Amino acid sequence: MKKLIRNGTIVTASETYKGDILIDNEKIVALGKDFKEEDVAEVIDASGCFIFPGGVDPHTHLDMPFGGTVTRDDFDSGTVAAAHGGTTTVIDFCLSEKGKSLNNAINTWHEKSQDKAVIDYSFHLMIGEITAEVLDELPSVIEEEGITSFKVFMAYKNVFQADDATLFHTLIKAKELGALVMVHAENGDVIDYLTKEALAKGQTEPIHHALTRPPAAEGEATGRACQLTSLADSQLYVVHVTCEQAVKQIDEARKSGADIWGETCPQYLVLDQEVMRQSNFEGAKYVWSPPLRDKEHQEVLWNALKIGALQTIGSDQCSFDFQGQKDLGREDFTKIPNGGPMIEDRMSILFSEGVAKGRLSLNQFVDITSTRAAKLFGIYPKKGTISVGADADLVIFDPEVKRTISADTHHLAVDYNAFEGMEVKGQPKTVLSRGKTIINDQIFVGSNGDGQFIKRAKYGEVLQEQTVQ
Ligand SMILES: NC(=O)NCCC(=O)O
Ligand SMILES: [Zn+2]
Ligand SMILES: [Zn+2]
Repeated sequence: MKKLIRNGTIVTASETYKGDILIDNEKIVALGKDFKEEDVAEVIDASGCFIFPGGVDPHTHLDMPFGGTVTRDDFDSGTVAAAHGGTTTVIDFCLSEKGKSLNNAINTWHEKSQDKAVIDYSFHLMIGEITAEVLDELPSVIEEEGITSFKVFMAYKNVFQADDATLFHTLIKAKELGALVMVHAENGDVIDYLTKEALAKGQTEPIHHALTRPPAAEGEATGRACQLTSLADSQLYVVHVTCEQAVKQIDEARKSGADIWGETCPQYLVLDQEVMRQSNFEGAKYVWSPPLRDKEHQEVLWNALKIGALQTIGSDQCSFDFQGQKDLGREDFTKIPNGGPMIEDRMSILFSEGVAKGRLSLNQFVDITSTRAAKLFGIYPKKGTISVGADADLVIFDPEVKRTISADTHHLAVDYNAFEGMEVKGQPKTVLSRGKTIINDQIFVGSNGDGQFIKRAKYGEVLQEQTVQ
């Protein structure tokens, strides 16, 4: 069945132009003008709107057990909310367990996602230890499962934290096999020390989560991960970068020729640590790791996106209800489940605060929210661009609509929104996933199970040309 999107302004990471998009079933089959309407079953009018490639969110935690509970949003509500926000692909973190096979973890994640996801998805695989069994399994993870990125945590001592030997060995194997290593870069041992010290002094409120995870602990771990990457002659992607200290380490390593990439998240661009001091335990809504920073780091992050020192924006979606889940840490901030709900507002915030306020160009917006992640994680040009042969994952975005973000109107299951009350300009109006309309005039019309698992290309098989200015 053919569809035609007419009268929109098509925006990719490299071009902005008026044009029409012809879709046949799941694919874009032509771009241009003057297509005959009688040949198509449906015409969508995009007058006054931008047409972006569907967003690629490279950092989500859906249906993830963590902190003694499980994230409130799963592959159903999480992907529905993502679609409303203009994201048509998510790459979720598949957690492995020490002593259990990697295959077991991957199967668990397939079970969580396959009948629920409304948009396409893939997984990164967590590596917590390197054993003979893990080494045995890694080639098939890449070749058969198409999972070509590994995640190593340098924090969460006694939970997910891996030691430097594990990180180094993972970097070496990744280079050999064609995978990209991702790190959560905070010094978990230092944080453990500072946390125990705070609790011993009776400092139990949410703000102490931030105060015991200082920027220097992120800067140190980021620098260490960069050095180990250079030593292994490997490739690295640093997730959720929050502060000047970490940006500096990534920037310097890149300038010295290292193959290193950095992601930040919307929350670090627009919220600061002060919100964690709110009374009545409200600060717990903002407990995630790394923590929110002082305001001055925000402009550093915006500038890093602008000049290409950071290249992507992930949501780090990892939601826990305020009532009943964040509550677990009322008496002790270390028991507050870490994470927040960001999947739906990732692109709106970047457009409104980035493009509409003149910090980023339209093409940079597309590169940062979609194209770059598609390239780094081996799904480009199927995803991440508007070109003939690409999947028809498209966002018809009205740049003039103004709305106020609220838990009353969001599409997540979680009971609060971290950006509550924030005014944003611009909103996805209609969203297509592989040619099928899943959001129609802001109404969800997709179906659970329509999202497909994507096997990804190896790292290095997709050309990584320079960032967009
Ligand atoms: N970010 C966070 O607090 N929760 C999700 C897990 C992680 O990314 O560290
Ligand atoms: Zn993390
Ligand atoms: Zn995360």
